[in-house]
Amino acid sequence: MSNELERGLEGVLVAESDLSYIDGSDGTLLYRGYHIEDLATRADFEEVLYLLWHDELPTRAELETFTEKLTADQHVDDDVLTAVADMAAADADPMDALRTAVSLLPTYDPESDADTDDAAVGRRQGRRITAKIPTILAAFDRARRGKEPVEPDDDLGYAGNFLYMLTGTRPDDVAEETFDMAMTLHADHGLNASTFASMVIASTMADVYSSVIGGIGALSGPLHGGANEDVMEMLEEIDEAGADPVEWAKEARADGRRIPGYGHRVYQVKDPRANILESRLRDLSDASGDTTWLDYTTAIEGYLADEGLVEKGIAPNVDFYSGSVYDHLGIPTDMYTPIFAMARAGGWIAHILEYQSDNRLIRPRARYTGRTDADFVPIDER
Ligand SMILES: CC(=O)SCCNC(=O)CCNC(=O)[C@H](O)C(C)(C)COP(=O)(O)OP(=O)(O)OC[C@H]1O[C@@H](n2cnc3c(N)ncnc32)[C@H](O)[C@@H]1OP(=O)(O)O
Ligand SMILES: O=C([O-])CC(=O)C(=O)O
Repeated sequence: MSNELERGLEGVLVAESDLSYIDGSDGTLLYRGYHIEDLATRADFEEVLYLLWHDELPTRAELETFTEKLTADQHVDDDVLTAVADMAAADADPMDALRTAVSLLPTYDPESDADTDDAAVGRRQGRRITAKIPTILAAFDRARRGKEPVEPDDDLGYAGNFLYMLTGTRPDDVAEETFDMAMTLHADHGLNASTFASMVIASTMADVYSSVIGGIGALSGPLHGGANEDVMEMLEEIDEAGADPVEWAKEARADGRRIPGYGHRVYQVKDPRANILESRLRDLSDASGDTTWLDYTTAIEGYLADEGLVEKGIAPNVDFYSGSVYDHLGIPTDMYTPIFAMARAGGWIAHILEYQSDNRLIRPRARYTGRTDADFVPIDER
């Protein structure tokens, strides 16, 4: 047994996985062997979900059956929607509301009593969760704007349906395709903190619901999925103050503050997903004539590169450009992390099922540094 302490489990191998391959030194990301650039631009998110949950990309017939089931599962029980509206009325944080709503789902799951080692049930429950998250999130955002939920439209795909349920209007092709691409880019990323959290829970043979709820909790933190909102808040702060983005970045560095959307445990170069999102942001900015966020982010990126941050392996991650893209689609800032969860649920579920297929309880240990000679003193004598 090794006595080496690896803080943050950096570099520690804890599992084998066929799901995503990352080369952090050259910025390569593959899902089951396919390049992220191909999947993002040439496959729909439903194909990517299928790829993650089965071993291969679907044929057209397989995709049709899969999509029909996913779409049918998008409907959410009225009791859950009522709870979602109550949370919106109480001004709940959207990630809290999502976590709580997913906790309610097993009550209405026809297979909630099934054995947790039945992989077919786990797969169906994973599909139900993934299908219902967009419906829950859209209903939550509408409720806080005093609007009724919009029923999912069976003719729209996963990404298009979310935008439709959020706004009540069918999205145009650019918005639908952009959001679909963003979903694919966020779907999986090896043993990131939220995926690992859900695997730890799954390793006790708890059900898929409990595992996904743990993933949502872990994703919410500012060091992980929460960073996309922090990036947008940074851009808004710069804009509202009429500040120069380079001066802002200079000051942040001088104060020793971390730049949100920068740095990554695995990548030492710019995240390949940030490159794809940057290029989409460029297209959206050109089309709308509003280049504000593009100008700010590229100015900050240029300054930090000149400062040698990238040479130190601290480069833009996926969160640096995603928020600006979502803002162009009219999505409120506090929904960015929840929609990350919506995409990442696909990856959590794939890892949960993969790990449980050859399960061993995850239980590391800590080096004990406490005292060993405490004399017990009765409470009234302390
Ligand atoms: C989807 C995702 O989860 S992607 C990550 C999203 N999170 C963020 O964007 C938040 C900002 N980034 C960070 O806090 C970190 O880069 C993390 C949490 C992502 C990775 O952290 P770790 O791998 O543990 O790196 P660690 O925190 O040890 O930092 C290593 C060094 O890089 C520096 N560093 C890391 N990130 C940043 C940053 N965003 N800005 C400035 N410096 C940074 C640290 O200060 C540290 O420097 P030091 O060695 O001189 O003290
Ligand atoms: O992999 C990580 O550590 C963070 C993550 O989830 C991602 O980059 O998508």
